[in-house]
Amino acid sequence: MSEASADPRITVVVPTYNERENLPKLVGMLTDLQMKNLGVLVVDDGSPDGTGDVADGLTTSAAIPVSVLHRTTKDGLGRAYVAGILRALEEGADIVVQMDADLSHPCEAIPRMVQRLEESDAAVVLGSRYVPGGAVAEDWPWHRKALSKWANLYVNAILRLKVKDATAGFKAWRASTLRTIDVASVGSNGYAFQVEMNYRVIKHGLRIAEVPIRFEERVDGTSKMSLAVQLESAAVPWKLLRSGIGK
Ligand SMILES: Nc1nc2c(ncn2[C@@H]2O[C@H](COP(=O)(O)OP(=O)(O)O[C@H]3O[C@H](CO)[C@@H](O)[C@H](O)[C@@H]3O)[C@@H](O)[C@H]2O)c(=O)[nH]1
Repeated sequence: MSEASADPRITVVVPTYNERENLPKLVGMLTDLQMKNLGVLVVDDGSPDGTGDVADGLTTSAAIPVSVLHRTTKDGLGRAYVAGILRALEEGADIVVQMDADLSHPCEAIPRMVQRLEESDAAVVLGSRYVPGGAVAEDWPWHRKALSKWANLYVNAILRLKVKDATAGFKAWRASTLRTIDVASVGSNGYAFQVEMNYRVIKHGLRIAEVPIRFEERVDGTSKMSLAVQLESAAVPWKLLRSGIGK
């Protein structure tokens, strides 16, 4: 089935590490969308809190198709996404949505994101906090707000992506885009993964669109943001400039 078809096959790829409270709620919200041909692929890195078992339970209890890719150790958000996206492509997805499990990303934006993908020439659609109409929850910690703003300025200054939310983790992809940018060879692991994916799109002469979303602070569980992740994010834009991607 091609992505131009009436009912594209949509796979929502959700990386999880210690998200046992959040995952069932997320799957419930995705179910409530009542979108045709929408399924969920959970990529769990052996979460010590048993998220993998919760995900397995959802494969039989949920009202929408749920499958699980179990990996043995915590290997970073980027590695989890690459593995999940490749699996989704192998299984015939026309559109791949990537989103966090922690309910930060509003499920109700997915129909708008998919519609934009279908009705425009955009190669990928970002759920964006920084376009008009977008927002960040008031209770998102001030240091995260500052870091996010700074990261956007930094990344755009170096890579000239010309997107308002360069580190966004909520995206709807055409399967064809993911093949064109060769997702299997994406090396960045932490949040820099988001930046490298955007950079590949731009360097292949493709277009990124943004639709406004409100980003919520998670209620359960904790962020996996670490100093190592931040250092990688600082280094990656310079590495990408030297990489020759898209040439
Ligand atoms: N499988 C797996 N999942 C992981 C790992 N690290 C994080 N995750 C999962 O990836 C999602 C995002 O991780 P968080 O740690 O909650 O991210 P965040 O700090 O809220 O950051 C979010 O916003 C950033 C921009 O502000 C984004 O850049 C980032 O990708 C993410 O969307 C969650 O579902 C989390 O369980 C890992 O090593 N392995």
